[in-house]
Amino acid sequence: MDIGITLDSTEILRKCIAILGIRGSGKSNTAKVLSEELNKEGIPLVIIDPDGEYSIDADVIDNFSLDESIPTERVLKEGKSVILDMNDWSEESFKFLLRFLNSLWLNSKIYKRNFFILLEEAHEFIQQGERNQLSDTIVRIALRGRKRGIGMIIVSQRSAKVNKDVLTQSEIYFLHKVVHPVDLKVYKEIIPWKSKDVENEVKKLETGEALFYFNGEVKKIRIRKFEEKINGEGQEVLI
Ligand SMILES: Nc1ncnc2c1ncn2[C@@H]1O[C@H](COP(=O)(O)OP(=O)(O)OP(=O)(O)O)[C@@H](O)[C@H]1O
Repeated sequence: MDIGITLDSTEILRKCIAILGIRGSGKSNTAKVLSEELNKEGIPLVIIDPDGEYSIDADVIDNFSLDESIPTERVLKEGKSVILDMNDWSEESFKFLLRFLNSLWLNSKIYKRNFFILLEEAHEFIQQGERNQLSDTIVRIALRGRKRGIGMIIVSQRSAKVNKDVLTQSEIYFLHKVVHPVDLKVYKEIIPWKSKDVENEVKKLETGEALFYFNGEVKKIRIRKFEEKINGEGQEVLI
């Protein structure tokens, strides 16, 4: 797949991928390009989208009284991507998310289809030092999903606030620009470079650029720009 650099999708399946950076550094663009390419290769995604901003080809859930077995089957049986539009951050949307993730977890054992769960604003769901039923479920899937075909893509502007276990277990990182010392500290723990070099390189990153860390190698890359589709083209709302 081509995201600005060439990636072999078979190498990233079932892995945990972290996309980090400040507001406007290009994280969502990276996540969208990656999702679009995975989708094209027939690898479905479950996108948890707090801002309703993903315009990739997928079924959309915005009705939280929906039976969770419907989107579960769409993903695991039919290989279709699903976007959960958390737009209003309502209690119902969180309850639905928990039911849906549990259903995906249980059924992934049966279907064993490779798919990804993409978590935008991950620090809101799996905050370091805070636990609840939903965060426990997400952390379990991130840490133990591999055997069931599940990969996780976590996107966050608050690197230091994301659950450390998940972050350190990630195997692939897209590290966009950060400026705050606590976030830089996280980058320094991830990248096997001298602290000063990390700081200098990260400072220079422009929108859309990232340090890509995979298989022990760090590369500065530029991700291509995602072409937004107009008005829900290719999307169908699940009822
Ligand atoms: N690789 C890129 N090439 C060209 N433009 C880009 C690229 N990445 C991002 N941009 C542009 O920069 C702006 C910010 O990008 P994006 O929304 O992805 O940032 P972000 O880090 O996710 O910010 P936020 O946290 O506010 O969502 C957008 O207008 C986007 O189109």
